[in-house]
Amino acid sequence: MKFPGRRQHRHYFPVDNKNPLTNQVNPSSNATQNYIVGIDQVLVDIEAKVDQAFLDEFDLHRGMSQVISDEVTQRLYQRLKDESLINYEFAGGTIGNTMHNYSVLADDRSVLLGVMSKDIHVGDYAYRFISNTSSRVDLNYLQSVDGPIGRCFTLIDDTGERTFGINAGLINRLHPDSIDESLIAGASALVISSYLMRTQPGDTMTEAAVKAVKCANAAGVPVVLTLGTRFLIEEEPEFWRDFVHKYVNILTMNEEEALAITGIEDPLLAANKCLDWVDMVICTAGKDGLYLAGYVDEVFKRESEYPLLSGEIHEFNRYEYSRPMLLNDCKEPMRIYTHSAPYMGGPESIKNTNGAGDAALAAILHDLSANVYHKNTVANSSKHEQPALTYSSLSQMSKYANRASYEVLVQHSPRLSRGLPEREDSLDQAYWAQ
Ligand SMILES: Nc1ncnc2c1ncn2[C@@H]1O[C@H](COP(=O)(O)OP(=O)(O)OP(=O)(O)O)[C@@H](O)[C@H]1O
Ligand SMILES: Nc1nc2c(ncn2[C@@H]2O[C@H](CO)[C@@H](O)[C@H]2O)c(=O)[nH]1
Repeated sequence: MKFPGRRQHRHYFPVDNKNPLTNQVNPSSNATQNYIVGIDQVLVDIEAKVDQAFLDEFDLHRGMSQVISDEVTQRLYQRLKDESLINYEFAGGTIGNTMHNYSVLADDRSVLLGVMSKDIHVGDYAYRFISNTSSRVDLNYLQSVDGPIGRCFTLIDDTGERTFGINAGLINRLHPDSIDESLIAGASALVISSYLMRTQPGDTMTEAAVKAVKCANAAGVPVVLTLGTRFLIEEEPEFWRDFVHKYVNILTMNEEEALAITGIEDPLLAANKCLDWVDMVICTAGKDGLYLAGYVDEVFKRESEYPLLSGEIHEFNRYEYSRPMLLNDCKEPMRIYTHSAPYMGGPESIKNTNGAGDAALAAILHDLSANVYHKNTVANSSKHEQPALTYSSLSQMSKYANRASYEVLVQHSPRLSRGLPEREDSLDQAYWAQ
């Protein structure tokens, strides 16, 4: 995928060319670096293949992310060890994965906020988290705590469904004082998940997250919320609808979470409903690919050259070539939608779907930050006559997001180990041109 930012060797425009008079790289290019910030519960994933009887034995509900006690954790871990069921132990956390994947795709800085153990020993979980995270993810703002980070037992059954058991450690002790307001205010986006609201008495994570969100809202920094797991939303759909309406600009979810928050089964209609509350919606739908929905001002709409599709909304992709905007920036807002099937129809064999949604979000964040980068660097470009949220059209982004998800499906870990291949940098490649 090819657009401005650090990732490209060849740019659309020569922002890093030397000034012929001074023989120096344009100094403003250093001053305009941008970053995104994510808040997460710092977790290491412990992945194992198990069957339903195993889940029943530990009273784990299939497909759910649930918090487990220290006692259950100990028994569970011992069983996995005794039977050599563990495939890998690797850094995880839904936003941790997203920040890592963003930094890999964009080859650029993201900042992760959360906690980290004060004492770290080679080989322990804290060590593993740090060593499995891209060096482009800035961990300097993590708050140190006197105790362990969390563990996420990622239990995969024969159908590929994953069930999470969370041993929380001190992951929810991020304190509001550890939220640096100027860091948030200077970001291109703030990314959070609904998991941050699943806390115990004495935890401060929710307060810290809400402080960051309010700060981002006040500074005009887009707030991106990923819904995490449907069960959390089903418990309090009204609370989540209010929260999303009040604070969130970009909502990310899969079709199950979309059903939980809207009560609507069809992902396109559910995404449309969410536009009543937010500016842009990303709804992944497993083997059915991905839907994006947003707003554009009538004067900036662009008609698709692809065949028009009709689902529950007639010819819904008609304006999918438009770049999405904040509703408030539209004089005459109109709703735009797109759908993309999985890249290459999906891989022949899926190793693991864990984190496929996180990767899709990382790709869209890359596009969003590329827009900020371009605006900072070439402010008077005609491209920015439209105050758009992203660099690319809805249609283009959905393809990029699916492409990034594909990469996660063909590997075990939810974290990308490298950027997408150079040869795909051309937008003329068959897939992108379809
Ligand atoms: N069975 C599949 N076949 C082909 N592509 C798939 C399949 N499952 C997922 N994908 C791809 O991955 C993307 C995201 O998948 P999915 O909807 O499962 O995300 P998710 O449930 O949010 O995942 P997670 O919460 O683990 O990050 C889809 O948009 C699609 O491109
Ligand atoms: N932050 C956070 N991440 C989770 C939770 N449950 C599962 N995940 C992560 O979700 C990722 C896949 O989307 C995995 O890598 C898990 O680590 C949770 O309760 N909180």
